[in-house]
Amino acid sequence: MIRVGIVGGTGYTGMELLRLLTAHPEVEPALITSRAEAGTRVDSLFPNLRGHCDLTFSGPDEGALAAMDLVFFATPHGVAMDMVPQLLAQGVRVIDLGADFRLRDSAAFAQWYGMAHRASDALGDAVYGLPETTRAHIPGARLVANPGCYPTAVILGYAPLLAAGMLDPETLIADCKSGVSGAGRAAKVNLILPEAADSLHAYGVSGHRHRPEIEQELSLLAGAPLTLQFTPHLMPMIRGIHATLYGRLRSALSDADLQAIFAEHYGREPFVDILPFASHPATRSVRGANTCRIAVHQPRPGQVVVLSVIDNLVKGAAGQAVQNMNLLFGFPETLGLEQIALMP
Ligand SMILES: NC(=O)C1=CN([C@@H]2O[C@H](COP(=O)(O)OP(=O)(O)OC[C@H]3O[C@@H](n4cnc5c(N)ncnc54)[C@H](OP(=O)(O)O)[C@@H]3O)[C@@H](O)[C@H]2O)C=CC1
Ligand SMILES: CC(=O)N[C@@H](CCC(=O)OP(=O)(O)O)C(=O)O
Repeated sequence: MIRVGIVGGTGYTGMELLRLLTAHPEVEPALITSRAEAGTRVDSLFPNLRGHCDLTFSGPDEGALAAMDLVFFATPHGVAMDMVPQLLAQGVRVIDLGADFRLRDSAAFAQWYGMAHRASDALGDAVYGLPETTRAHIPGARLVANPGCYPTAVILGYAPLLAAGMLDPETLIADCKSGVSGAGRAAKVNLILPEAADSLHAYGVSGHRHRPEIEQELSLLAGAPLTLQFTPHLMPMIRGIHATLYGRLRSALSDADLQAIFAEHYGREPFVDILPFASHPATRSVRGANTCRIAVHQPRPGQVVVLSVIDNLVKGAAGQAVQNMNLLFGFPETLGLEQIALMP
């Protein structure tokens, strides 16, 4: 049994993490923080946890966090970097669901996040925690950078063809849609019901902070630097990411061979489901599950379209963090993550 703490327990990813950890047989959620709700019982804010969780929110006290085996940060970027070096020095392992340790280059972090990196020495300790691409490095890590939600859907969709050297790296376009929970629980005018419920818009077309993260990881897979166009959209739904990924093949492949590349690449992966060729996965088929469902299309010879769907709060955040925790502590990778998606 390990004792874990969550910093940022009132946000959407923090509460999803607590829901998953409460049911995990090897974990005791021992500490959950909120500055605004310190002193409030967790189950009075989240009644779904009544009867399952006796915790009360407390302030993010570093001494109390240092007594944990593992601390998750489910906080906005810029928070974890001020506490992580101290925790690591005291032997606590850390999984950051935010973006502080995802970009390996502190100058790139400063450029995309608009703040200097205040713990750049710890960047060398960080392992990018997308198990399907970086699994070998995770068990020995002290600090795991949990990927962003869009990067999870995009990288998993492109990985098989890039790793096989089959895609022209200059032809990649990721057209993505996210539910509004992707923007967090804090009140924002553009997320209230009348603004978000009956509308659809793109954002960040000229540059979104997930683009350098995606490019960093895809370049590693391809073995050479690459760039892509990344266009996110806000969808009038609560959970889910749908990524439509375009690219051109370097050389001809039959539909069957294309499908076989995906099926073989992910054949043993418990959380990636390759659908029959030319399927159309829906976000609701993964809602509440730590699953990425992928379908491949070839509308014209050489033109590939990959469809990749995840739940942004599960495989895109909290579920992936539990998967990383399982790898860090030597638990079976699927432990506590057996949930089947909720439909409708
Ligand atoms: N929503 C999503 O789909 C995804 C989010 N992420 C990332 O995960 C992180 C959390 O996201 P999300 O749950 O949506 O965010 P929310 O805005 O919903 O929640 C943020 C949480 O952090 C706490 N917090 C804020 N500032 C501080 C601070 N300075 N010190 C300590 N705690 C603080 C808040 O509580 P309080 O202010 O009371 O302390 C709150 O509990 C972000 O970095 C986000 O980008 C990653 C993947 C997907
Ligand atoms: C719908 C929406 O607003 N989504 C967020 C991404 C959420 C996320 O994963 O952001 P982090 O990189 O900070 O973890 C956005 O586009 O900024």
